[in-house]
Amino acid sequence: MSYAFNNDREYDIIAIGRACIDLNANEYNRPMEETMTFTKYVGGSPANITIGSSKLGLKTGFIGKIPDDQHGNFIKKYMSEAGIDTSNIVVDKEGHKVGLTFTEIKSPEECSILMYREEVADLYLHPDEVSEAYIKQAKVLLVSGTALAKSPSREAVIKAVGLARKNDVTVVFELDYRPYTWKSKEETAIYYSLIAEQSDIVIGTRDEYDMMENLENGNNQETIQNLFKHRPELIVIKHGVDGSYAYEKSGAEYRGQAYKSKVLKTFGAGDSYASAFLYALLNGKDIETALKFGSASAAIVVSKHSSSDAMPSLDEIEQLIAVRA
Ligand SMILES: Nc1ncnc2c1ncn2[C@@H]1O[C@H](COP(=O)(O)OP(=O)(O)OP(=O)(O)O)[C@@H](O)[C@H]1O
Ligand SMILES: O=C(O)C[C@@H](O)[C@H](O)C(=O)CO
Repeated sequence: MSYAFNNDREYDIIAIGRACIDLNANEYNRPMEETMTFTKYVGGSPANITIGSSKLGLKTGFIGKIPDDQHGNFIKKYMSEAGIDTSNIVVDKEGHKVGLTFTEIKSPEECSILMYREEVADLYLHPDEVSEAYIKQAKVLLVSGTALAKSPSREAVIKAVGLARKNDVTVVFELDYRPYTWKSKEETAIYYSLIAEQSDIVIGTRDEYDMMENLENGNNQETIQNLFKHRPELIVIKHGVDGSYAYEKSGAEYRGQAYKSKVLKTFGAGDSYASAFLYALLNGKDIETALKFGSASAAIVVSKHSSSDAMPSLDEIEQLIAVRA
């Protein structure tokens, strides 16, 4: 089955959350301590997803806060050149800095990220910087879980979700758990549940749903049983290389296989997956096809150096699906 959106809207997706900087190790198969050079990219999960969707041809916008410095200028320019509307990206005037993510590629299977997230501008987005006039122009409001980690960004997101609901904008919640800034697992579970229960579509890894449920080794059937008591109509649960599952409230279930790829690093998989999955849904494709789009896009990005610049074109995704069918 395909998913219905409010089609009389200017933007396909407006995302809210962080636009930051990734510094990706140039030297492969080395620990961070021995990594001497890095390449700079725009990063931050919701920014990456928006860049990916825009590259696939969706009309996108972004709500967020960037620092008033060269890094902020770089992010805004890159996103604008990627075709994203940046009119609702606010420039911080209180001296907050950009979020930095250093990546470590010890081996294709053993990658990690090191994030500097203290006093970052994105977490200082204020509720009064979130505009109803903007949100109501979207088919989809894409919410990143990390933006709930701290006030005032937390309240800005809660306001945005309320405005989306009021204006019949589909709310997509990407759990996007990062263990930085959150004070406790309890706190994460409270805010994740609050937003997940009000969202139409929820996307996350099995581990991220465990964070939401504040348990270990949770299972998909219990997760969907609980969430379907609330607003969600579609729940996507990702299991890394073991693929992903989509569940509809009607009871339908679908499995998406991961495509084998020449893996350079594993990060970026989730963001590329979300951008292509949403592209497919917004273009009226059925859920099985959307899962293939997500998996194909992820397989391409894990074979490349960045998480944003490496987002694939529609042709690349369709070719990979055709070859592996
Ligand atoms: N090594 C891999 N090779 C090919 N495809 C992969 C690989 N890892 C993940 N994928 C694809 O990407 C999807 C999302 O991966 P995963 O569950 O690791 O997301 P994530 O943890 O959100 O990613 P990220 O590391 O970017 O935060 C999977 O469902 C799968 O289709
Ligand atoms: O999400 C982040 O803030 C960092 C990303 O940009 C990074 O590339 C990554 O981890 C993607 O999964």
